[in-house]
Parts: sequence; structure tokens; C-alpha cells
Amino acid sequence: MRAAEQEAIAAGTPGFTLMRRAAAAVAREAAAMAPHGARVAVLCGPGNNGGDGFVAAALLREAGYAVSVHLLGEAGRLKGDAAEAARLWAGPVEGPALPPAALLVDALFGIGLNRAPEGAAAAAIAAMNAHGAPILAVDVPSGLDADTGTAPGVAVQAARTVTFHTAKPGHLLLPGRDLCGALVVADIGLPETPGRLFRNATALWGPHWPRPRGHSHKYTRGACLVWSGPSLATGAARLSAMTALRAGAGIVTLAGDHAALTEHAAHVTAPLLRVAEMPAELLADPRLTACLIGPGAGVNPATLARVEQLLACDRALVLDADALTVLAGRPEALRRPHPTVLTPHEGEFRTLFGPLPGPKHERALAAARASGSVVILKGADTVIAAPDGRAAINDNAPPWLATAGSGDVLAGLVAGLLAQGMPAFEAACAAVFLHGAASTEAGPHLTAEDLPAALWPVLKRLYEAP
Ligand SMILES: NC(=O)C1=CN([C@@H]2O[C@H](COP(=O)(O)OP(=O)(O)OC[C@H]3O[C@@H](n4cnc5c(N)ncnc54)[C@H](O)[C@@H]3O)[C@@H](O)[C@H]2O)[C@@H](O)CC1
Ligand SMILES: [K+]
Repeated sequence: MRAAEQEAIAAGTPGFTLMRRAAAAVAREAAAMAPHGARVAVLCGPGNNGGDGFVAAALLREAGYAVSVHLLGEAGRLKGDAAEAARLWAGPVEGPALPPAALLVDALFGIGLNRAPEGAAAAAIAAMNAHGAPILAVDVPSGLDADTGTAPGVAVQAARTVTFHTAKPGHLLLPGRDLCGALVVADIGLPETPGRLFRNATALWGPHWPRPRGHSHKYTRGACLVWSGPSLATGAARLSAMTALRAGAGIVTLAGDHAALTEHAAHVTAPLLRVAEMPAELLADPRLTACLIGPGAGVNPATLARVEQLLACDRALVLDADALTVLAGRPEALRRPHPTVLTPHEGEFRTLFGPLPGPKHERALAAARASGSVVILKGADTVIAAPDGRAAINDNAPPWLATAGSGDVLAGLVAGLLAQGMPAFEAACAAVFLHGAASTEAGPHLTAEDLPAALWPVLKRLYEAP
């Protein structure tokens, strides 16, 4: 963000012009939240976030709102664009005590927060939260660290947050995402700067989406092997296999012992069933393009031996659940010259990689580098990280996706896309995004078994997009 701002200023757009554009977006959102003419209290801080507040206050007053401006600190100490912004505000500048109002605008701290709010700053944040009126946060809810999604102390609980140019990690990672309320990203005319950190969206992976051609047959669409858990632990692999088919893999094979396959045979029709003791028995088939092991596998030496055999093969590979746990503390064992995607939740992640420092996207990136693999670090704010330094934060998963078996569906989705030749990072991002979209499609009270069906309309819509 700072780089984009510098580039715009160097190219001739004054910083104050950017501030005016930002403030116009704030005023627009405020007008959408408060009835015309209502009382709006704007709380400004000592930096440019406060500057946005002053300009927005002036715009709102022009538009007919009854605006009061409250400053934390002294007006005489404002500098640069913030001082110029304060001069635009012709009305009185009051202290931080808040009057009754229909809307509060939080312009205390933005991306310049550099420590936990204390004293008067902490009191001002607490007073906003206790006020009762909805809060519109300017750029970031004050007290939230935009880089990490964490709050070092007290933070504003906003109803809506309007940020500029692009969402920052703190808007997408929890608990930051919850503190923001509804997130609005306003364009302020900054140039696109090349970045390595993304908000997960169709544009990130859409260009790599595998589309079957007229002459495709089932093997050219990719063949996927899903290793099954044993008898009475087969449901997870079945969810994965059905999802891999739905993702577009031309053919999906469930493999495992005879008792396990007998259970599968009672449930599924489209997947092939192959009795095998070890994956190597099936890897001779050159048509096989991707493998998945882990769901229901069991934490035991047999699983470890199968995982090691699959790691040694030249197919794309997804390791989930128990297949990750059997490699506890050995991320280097995952290095291989073929696409590999890991799908740990926080517990499996810690078991495999140990305790890593930093915000979620940085931990996922460190793990991706250590393992040479694409890492999907799951949670309500899933992060996808690649060994080449790219990372994406996903924010489209509704809370009802937290249900037994949803991870098996995700693993199958990744495997199905890898089987079709999609590159690993893009396949992982697509799978996480579509998983979230499918659970939104299915709605509250979904079960994991609903997801492959709910994916169908979501996937069909992908083909309708221009
Ligand atoms: N970067 C950009 O391209 C643009 C930035 N704009 C605004 O400018 C903001 C960034 O401005 P600044 O860099 O001036 O930073 P902020 O205004 O976010 O905060 C910096 C000020 O707050 C003080 N401060 C930080 N943490 C504190 C704490 N815990 N307790 C007490 N004081 C604390 C600092 O000493 C400094 O005076 C953005 O969030 C955005 O609202 C917009 O005007 C549009 C363009
Ligand atoms: K703010």
C-alpha cells in the first residue's frame, strides 16, 4: 500500500488528492449507513487516518448531515496532509467525548498503528464500542494491526470498514475480519503494484482452470487415485473421491483392502474400486495423474510406508490428515520435484512443522518453503502458500463449513484439479474458494455430504462467466 501510494505521488498525484478520494469513499459509505441529515460523530486521530476523517466530515456536512468532529490530541500538532485536511473542516474541533449520534466514524488509527492503544487512545476506542451507534471504520478498525489481523490491545468493533485500493491481511485474517464488519474496498486510483500476497478470488486461478475440449475423453481429463482408510473408516475417502469426480477428473479410483472396498461398493457407483495393499501396485498405470492419501488413513506404520511410496512417485500428490501426522517434525521429507499440496488444520500444521512465529500467512509461507509444497493452512481464514513466496488469504467460507468431513471434500477437490493438470498453487486456491462458495450455496446446516452436490451449480457458474 505504501509502495503504491509512493508510486502515485511520484507520478504526480499529490498525497492530498489521494486523501480526498479516500474521504469521498468514507462519506459515501457513511451516507449509506445513516439517514440523511442525521447526527454523525467523527473521531480523528493524530495521523493521516485522522486526515481522512476531517475531509469526510467536511463532505458529510456539505451533504446535509449534522457532523461533529472529535480529535484525540492537539490540532496544532497535526502535520502534512492531516493538517491540510483539518483546515478544510471549518467547524469546531471537540475533545474525544462522544455526543449522541446515529453513526460514529472511526478515523483514529489506520495502517500507522504501531503499538497497543493505551490511556486516552484506549479510552476513546472503548467509548466508541460502548456508544451504541454503528461504527464506520476508516481503512482499519482502530487498534487492529493491518499486517497481522491481530489487535495488540483494545480495538474498535466496526459495523463496516472502508479500506482503500486493496484489502490488507488484517482485513481478512481473524480476528481482524470480524472486527471489520462488512468490508468495502474503495478504488482511489492507485497503480497496481506487483504483489505476492493476494485475497483469494477467481481472478487468481481462473486463467488456469482446466476446461475439457471437444476431443477430451475420460483419461485425458485426468485420473485420480484416492487411497481409502480401512473398514469402518472409509467415509472420508469416499467424500474425497466423489468430490474429485465433481471437480472434473475423468476417472477416480478408490483403492484399499477388500473389506474397505466392499463398504465403498455399497455406496458409490462412478468411482473405480481396486483392491491393493500398497500404492505401488497401481502406480504402473501411466494414465494416473494425481494421488490423494490421508482421509481416514490412520496414524500407523502402514500409512507412513504408503505415504513414502507416494512421495517417491512422479504424480501430483495431496497429503491430508493422517498422512501429515505420520510425518511429524519431518517437513523436509516432503521435498519432491512434483506438485505436492498439504492440507493441514492448525493442529496437524503444528505437529508437522512445529511452532512457527508470526501471522498466519507468514507461518504458512515458512512451512511451504520448508516442505517445498503448497500448504493450505485451514481454518475460518484459510491461507494458501507456495514455496515461491506467493500466498493467498481466503475469506468466503461461512461458519457452517466447520463440520465433519468438510476437510475430506477439500482434499478431494484439490486432487481432482491437480489430476487435470492445474498448477498446484492455483489448484489449491481454486479448491479453497470453491469449497467456500459451495458451502454458501448449500447454506446453514449443510453436511459434508451435501458439498459435492452444492459444488455443481457453483462450477456451472464458472463457465457462464465471460
Ligand atoms: N497510504 C495511502 O496510500 C493512503 C493513506 N491514507 C490514510 O492514511 C492512513 C495512514 O496514515 P499514517 O501513516 O499517518 O498513520 P495513522 O494515521 O494510521 O496513525 C499514525 C499516527 O498514530 C500514532 N499512533 C500509532 N499507534 C498509536 C497508539 N497505539 N496510540 C497512540 N498513537 C498511536 C502515530 O504516532 C501517528 O501519529 C491510512 O490508514 C489511511 O487512512 C489515505 O489518506 C489515502 C491514501
Ligand atoms: K480507523
